[in-house]
Amino acid sequence: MDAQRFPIGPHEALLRAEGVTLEYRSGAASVRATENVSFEVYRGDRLVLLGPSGCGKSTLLKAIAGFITPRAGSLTLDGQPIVRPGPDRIVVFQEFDQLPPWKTVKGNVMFPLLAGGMARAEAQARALHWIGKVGLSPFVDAFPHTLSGGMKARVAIARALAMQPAILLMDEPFAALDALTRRSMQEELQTLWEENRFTMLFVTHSIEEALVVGNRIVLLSPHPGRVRAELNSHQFDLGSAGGEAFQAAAQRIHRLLFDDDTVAAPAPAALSTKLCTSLPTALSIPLSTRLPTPLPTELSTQLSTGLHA
Ligand SMILES: Nc1ncnc2c1ncn2[C@@H]1O[C@H](COP(=O)(O)OP(=O)(O)OP(=O)(O)O)[C@@H](O)[C@H]1O
Repeated sequence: MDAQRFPIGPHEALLRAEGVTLEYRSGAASVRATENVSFEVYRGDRLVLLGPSGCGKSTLLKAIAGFITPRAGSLTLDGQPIVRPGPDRIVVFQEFDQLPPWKTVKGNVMFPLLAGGMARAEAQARALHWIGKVGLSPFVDAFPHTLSGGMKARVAIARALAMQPAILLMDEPFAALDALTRRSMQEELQTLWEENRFTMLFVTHSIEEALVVGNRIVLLSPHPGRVRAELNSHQFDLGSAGGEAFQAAAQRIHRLLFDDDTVAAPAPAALSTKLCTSLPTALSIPLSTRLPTPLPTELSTQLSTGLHA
């Protein structure tokens, strides 16, 4: 395998969540975090789980990472049930204090590689490669407390990508950063993905971030999280943020997430005409609708037209 680039395999789901219900139990009490959640992540995807606070996004990520067993349903990676944590699924959190403070940037990135049994010389070369990719070559010997929040985020991303996981799991990784740094991190992540085409599952409650970071978005309802819709968003990036189409898409997603009337009512006339006349019935946007993924180009174009409506 090419050590520096993530392979894009055949066009099949890498990660599959089917009817996943997740609960926390404490004695007789239980909290249902998600209910009957299904989605797929394809190789090279940038799938975003988007939903309000408490809808179970982080819990889903923990289950995919192998820390929580579903109460119902199944999670598979490459066709194999997920039963425990593994180096094929690496999580990047927003708390960058996850970087051991006594290790330098290089030490932090090398640490899991060495722990996994990689020879020191290879681990060092791999670490330096990814540290360079995130623009931190001048800081290889710096300690975390001397780095800004954005730089710590870059170290965490370098450390995760150096592991070459099958899927990178990102739990609101930029949420603690100021707006400008967050924007530049989104841009850098986009560039890294363009160069390396890794597979990513990204959790956020920011609609704008979801549109910028993802090529597809799974919308989750408020607690307990259920899939409300799946949207294709590959046409948006930071360049389109703030534009008319972007704003219209953001408003539409907001309505899909929060407006109960939208759930009950048919989609707006213009949208439903466009979608229902030109797309299969399953693509009309009244909720709980799941779009086939990834969308054929023809359909995604029409969906984006619908989103803009
Ligand atoms: N360790 C826990 N024990 C019991 N309940 C929990 C635990 N962790 C989370 N929950 C509950 O599970 C539900 C989903 O929480 P989760 O953190 O997954 O949501 P989230 O969508 O990631 O929220 P946020 O965007 O605020 O991080 C919430 O109702 C939360 O209170």
